[in-house]
Amino acid sequence: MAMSDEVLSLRTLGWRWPGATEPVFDGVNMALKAGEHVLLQGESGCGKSTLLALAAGVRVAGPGQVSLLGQDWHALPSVQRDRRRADHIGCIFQQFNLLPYLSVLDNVLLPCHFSTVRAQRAGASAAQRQARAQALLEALQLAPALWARSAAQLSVGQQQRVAAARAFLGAPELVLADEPTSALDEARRDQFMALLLTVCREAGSALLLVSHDSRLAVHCHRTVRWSALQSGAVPSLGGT
Ligand SMILES: Nc1ncnc2c1ncn2[C@@H]1O[C@H](COP(=O)(O)OP(=O)(O)OP(=O)(O)O)[C@@H](O)[C@H]1O
Repeated sequence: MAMSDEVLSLRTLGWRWPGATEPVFDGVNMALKAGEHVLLQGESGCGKSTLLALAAGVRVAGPGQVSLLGQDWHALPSVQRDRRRADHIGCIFQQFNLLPYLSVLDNVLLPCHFSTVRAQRAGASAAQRQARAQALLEALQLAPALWARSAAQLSVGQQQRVAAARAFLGAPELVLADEPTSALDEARRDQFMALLLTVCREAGSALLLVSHDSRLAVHCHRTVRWSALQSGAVPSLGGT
């Protein structure tokens, strides 16, 4: 894989919590190509959310290297990390992190307030950006009657759709998703994943999806099991 194709690269990455005697993980090697959809599957507590925080540059201490679009997070001061994350990464986390007092539409538009890169990609004018946000909500099948409601008034499944629309607004190169279907039953899980992957393909984003649920594998290009991460034999992702 050419370096220029890599959106995310983890090299000999490790993490140990302060005060802990053992690392959560060590020697992790992994890479994501542009537009790739990858499921990282592992049991609860193995370290998936911690790895996502390192991938996003939210945590930067520890051995190894994490590069986003060829730039090592470790080399950047915190303000630049925040800007780079806003420009290039969309996040769908378990708690969705919606602002409860903002409307659905304003929640989706948040990336445009934090990143001029995302704003420009979403549309040249405020009206175009709003139309793009609405198109994403429609694609994720969130009814227009809900768009003016505050996020706090939505069901969990509806909040998931808002979080997904927000993650893909402005077509970030990488979207990180942490157990995005954990609150859904089987039918809703598959429907949500199908919609998620549709907007992901349209945005051209690479997707790193972490979950304990191996049934999500059918929705992704490749699955990597947590146990394969530290083998040292997979400088790029080896499908399992
Ligand atoms: N803030 C923290 N301080 C100390 N240890 C932590 C902290 N957060 C998580 N851990 C520990 O780090 C390990 C990995 O946690 P992490 O949340 O990354 O796992 P996970 O695979 O995402 O789990 P789950 O699938 O249940 O969300 C666990 O043993 C957890 O107890």
